[in-house]
Parts: sequence; C-alpha cells; structure tokens
Amino acid sequence: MAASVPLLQFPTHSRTHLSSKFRPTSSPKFNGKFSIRCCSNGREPESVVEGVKKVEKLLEAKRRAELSARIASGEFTVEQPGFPSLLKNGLSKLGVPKEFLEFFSRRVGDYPRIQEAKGSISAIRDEPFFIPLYELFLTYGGIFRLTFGPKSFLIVSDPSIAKHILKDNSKAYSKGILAEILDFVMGKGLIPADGEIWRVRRRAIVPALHQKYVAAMIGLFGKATDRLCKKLDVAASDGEDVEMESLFSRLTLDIIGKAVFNYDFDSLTVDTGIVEAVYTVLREAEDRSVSPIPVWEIPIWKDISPKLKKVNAALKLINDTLDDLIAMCKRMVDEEELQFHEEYMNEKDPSILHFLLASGDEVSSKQLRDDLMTMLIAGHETSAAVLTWTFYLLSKEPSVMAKLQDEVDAVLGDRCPTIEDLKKLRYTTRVINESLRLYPQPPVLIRRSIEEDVVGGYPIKRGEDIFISVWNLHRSPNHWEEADKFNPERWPIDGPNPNETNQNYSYLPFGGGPRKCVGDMFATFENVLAVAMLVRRFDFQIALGAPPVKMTTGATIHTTEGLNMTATRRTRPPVVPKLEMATLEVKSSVNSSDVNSVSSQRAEAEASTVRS
Ligand code: HEM
Repeated sequence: MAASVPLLQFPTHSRTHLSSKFRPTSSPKFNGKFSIRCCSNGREPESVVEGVKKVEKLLEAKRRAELSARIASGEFTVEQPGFPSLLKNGLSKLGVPKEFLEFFSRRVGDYPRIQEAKGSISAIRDEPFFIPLYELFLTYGGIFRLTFGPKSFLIVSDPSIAKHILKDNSKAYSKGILAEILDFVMGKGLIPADGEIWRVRRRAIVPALHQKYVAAMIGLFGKATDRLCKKLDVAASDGEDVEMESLFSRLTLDIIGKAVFNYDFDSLTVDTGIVEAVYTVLREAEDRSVSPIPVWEIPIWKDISPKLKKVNAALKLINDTLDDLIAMCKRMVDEEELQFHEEYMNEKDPSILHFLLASGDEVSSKQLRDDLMTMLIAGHETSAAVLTWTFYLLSKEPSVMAKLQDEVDAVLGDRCPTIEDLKKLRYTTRVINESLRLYPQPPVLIRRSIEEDVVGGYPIKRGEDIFISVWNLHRSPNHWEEADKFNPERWPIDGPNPNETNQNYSYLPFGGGPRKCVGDMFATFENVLAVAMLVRRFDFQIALGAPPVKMTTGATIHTTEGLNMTATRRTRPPVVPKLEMATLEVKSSVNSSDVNSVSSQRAEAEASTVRS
C-alpha cells in the first residue's frame, strides 16, 4: 500500500482542468481591447504596476499575520525541548566549554530532540502546502517535525542539513513516498529509482546529454518557440488575450518529445489523442500526490473507476507509442554504420533514445520506457512552470522587462538565436536564475532515511520521511536580502552562474549531489531562448479583468486559473547592435564559463555517483 502523504493532502484550489486552458482566452472579459495599452514602447505605466504591487504586498502581509497568529494561538502546539536541553543552551550561551556540556548531556541522558509542530489541516486548508511550511520555518527554524495524526515529517529548511542529506550522506536516503506515488507512471525510471538500478541507469543516461547534443537542441528550441510566436501573432491580430501557462505547457511538451524520443507531439498546433493521454497521466500523477486515500490501490475500485480506466487507457496508448518509437529507432540504429564515441549524435535523430540504443545500452524495454517517460515528465512540467512564473514576474517589474528587452535587441537583432547568442544573454539568464529562486520547481524535494543518521546535530531513525523545502531555502531571510523581491540584479552579471555549490546549498534550483538534475543545461538554454524570442517580438501584460494569479501545487507550482495575458506586437526602435555587441563580446567568456561551470558541476555529481 502506498504511504499516503498527509502534508500534501491539503485540498488545493480548484484547478481548471488543463485542457480547458489550452486555448486563447477569447471571452469579452479577456478581450485585448480592454487591456491596458500603454506608452510608446507598449510597457505598462509604472504607477499602475507600483499600485498593484503595494496592494499585493498588503494582502500578503495580512495573510502572513493571520497565519502567524494561528500558529501563536496554539492551533499548532509546539513540543519544547526538555529542561536539560534548555539548561545546556543557557550554559552554552554563558561560554561553558563544549566538552563539559557533552559530558553533562550524557550524565542526564539528554539527547537533543527536534522541535515538533503538531498540525491541524483545517488551519491551513486554503494554501498550497509549502506556504504554511514557510510560516512554520520562521517559527521553528531550519529543522522541525510536523505531525499529522499518526504520520510525521521532518521539514528541512537549513542549507547545511540539505547539503548533508542531498550530497554528503546521500547514500542514507531514498526517494521514499515519491517513488510510491510515481510508480504507476515512471516505474523504476531515473527520478524514483534508488540503489543499484538508479546507479546503472544514471551512468547510461547522463552521457546522452553531452554538450554537442545540447547545442544541437538549440535549433529545436528555436523552431518550437517560433511556432508559439506565430500563435501569439494571430492572437495579437485578433485582439485576443492568451492563456500563457497552457501554451508554455504545450511548447515544452513539443520540445521534450523531440529531444527525448524524436516524436513531434505538435501540441501547439493540434490536439491529438496522444497529447490528451500525456495530460491525463500527468494530471493523475499530480492528483495522487494530493489525495487523502490511495484509492487507486483499492482492488475493486481499481477496475471499475471510470477515471482510473481512463488513466490506464492513456498509459497503454503512451506505452504502445513508446514501444513503436523504440522499435523504429532500433531499425534506424541497425541500418546505421555506427561509430559510437563520447559525443556521438545521429544528425537525423539526435534524441536521447537514439544515443542510448546506439551506445549498446543493455536494458529491458520496460526499463527503457520508464526512463523515457521519466524524462518526458521531468523535462516538461518543470520548464513550463519556470516560463509561466518568469512571465508573471516580468509583468510585475516593467523595469526588468525593459532591461531584458534591451539586452535581447542588442544581442539577437532579428536572428534566430545561436548557442553563442545564448551565452551572451547574461541578463536574460539572471532573470531565469531569479525566477527559479522565487518559484523553485519542484518547491519541495522528498527523501526517506534508509538508515539511522544525525542531521543538524539530531539523531534520526530509519524510515523518516523528509521534505527539503527549496521554497524556504530560496526565500530564507537568513540568506537573502529582500527575499521576496524579484531582483535579477542580485546575481552579479559577470559572476558565475549561481548553483548549489557556489551558493552553499542556499540555492538549489536543480537539486544537488549525485541526484542533481541531468537536464540543467538543456533546461537553462531552453528557457533563456524562449524568453528571449518572446520578449523580442511582444510586450506582455496581465490581461485586464483576468483573475488574480494564485498558486496551487502538484509536482510543480501551477496557477489556479491560468496566466491570462495580452501579447502586443512590439514596435521597436531600430536595432543598433554595434556598441552593445562590443561590450558583450568581451565579456562573453564569462558566460561560456557559466556553461562550463554547469558541466563541471555535473562532472562533480557524476564523480560522486561513481564513488557512492
Ligand atoms: C527548468 C527545468 C528543470 C528543473 C527546474 C528541474 C529540476 C530538477 C530537480 C530539482 C531535480 C532533483 C530532484 C531531487 O533531488 O529529488 C531534478 C532531477 C531530474 N531531472 Fe530535472 N529539472 C528541469 C529540467 C529537466 C529536463 C529538461 C530533464 C531531461 C531532459 C530533466 C531530467 C531530470 C532527471 C532524469 C532527474 C532525476 C535525476 C536523478 O535522480 O538521478 N530535468 N530536476
């Protein structure tokens, strides 16, 4: 029986089914005619944006104050550390030597105990689950236990503890609940797999995402984003607003399908059965992560539930399609005059699947399907969410948008972006870095201890379920100035690409340690390119009369009702690239080293994979 996940069971905001979001919002309410059209450059007047920001800040402060008051009033009861601990802490503050304190602890039998917060689900029902975790973190600190009835979780928001679990002692932890929830769709794919299966598959898959492959993907990103631009062009001509979250979901599905197994979903253009099947399965995975009872495991229900029948049919369609693609690719590889080497890539089909088959990867077709499916999901929802929240953040900060557009105009001109261009788009990259800080995807990393360990000085048993809150780490007032502010300037433009190592685990957009994301470089280029191509052609504002953009959560952070925007074709001043290009040219090596630093990060993670 899969463990239920009480913490993830908070009823989320009712979510519009994705498919209903897959069309431009053409209702009169969202008609472009009523959107704020602004000054000559098409950007929203700053006073309006500032006013909206002030109101949002006030609402946020009110919401926080209410939740803090609930915590203080005892809806969450805290178990304080025992008297000996309090005495020990007091003595420590008075400067009593550590050796004496340890001797004292042993004599009185006092072991440090993790602070405990007892939760009442009703107190926090209307929030995405990581929001109350943030309030609790501010009250109880970098590690605390959250107990719901018989179930308890350790919530980690301290960078050094996160580093210990993800990197230094990663062998002592598995994917726990996550593996149970995802089993139906990913089986033993790379994300849920543990132990020897994970080690073997990681060694097979990582080489497939070599630098030449990622560089070859740039053209694919460009083509797919161009299709999206064309769609926006039509909407702009028709004066229709667009729901960007669903469009980004389609963009990244089209990209990842081609990149992983050379399949063109073409979901930006058509709604085929396979696209619907992918969304049925994705939605089911998210529903399972927020469901109070694992109904999908009840024997009879499993066979009669229309919803589960639909999910099973969708899974069958996807699996059959994958089997066909694998068979087709095998035939291609058989007919090829193969000269396999480290940076091998088939020009006609540069997909990861082709690399794996050409490498002679000895793997069962079930395992191969699990891995492909895992990468499809891992690389699709995450990037779509990053783009959605980046555009949301940009709509709130016209000055950032202006600076971004200036950089893009200067670097790209009217060209389709090349890899060299992407390396020069340093401010655009910082915008993505900052968006990933404020909206990490996923907001929480899940682990389970598989042996006893000591974390942050506290002994823990085997079988502890642990949530590392990346959301808390990324917004911790201990580490960030004005933590809630969208400020790409906080990352020095000439500095290295921020990552978990150079930020000491206060920032982990792609995780860390041996299980770090294998698609970090791929995703960074994909997002930078999409943002650059879109803001070059269009100005974006939140559509007038659109519902407020609120968060809800599944595996990644979604909006509750979509991101309804007005895309307006830009009327740009002529591009005068010369001066700007000269400066950027000089500094471009910094950005190349950013890319290299991503690869060397990966090399470090791989080395520890081999060691572990
Ligand atoms: C912006 C986009 C992306 C973000 C934010 C992201 C984030 C992450 C994070 C945080 C993890 C670590 C999970 C953990 O430790 O529990 C991860 C793992 C993973 N990601 Fe990504 N990812 C992105 C794109 C991609 C892409 C494009 C691919 C595939 C091409 C991919 C494939 C994977 C895989 C296979 C793993 C599991 C690695 C392992 O356990 O060994 N991701 N990702």
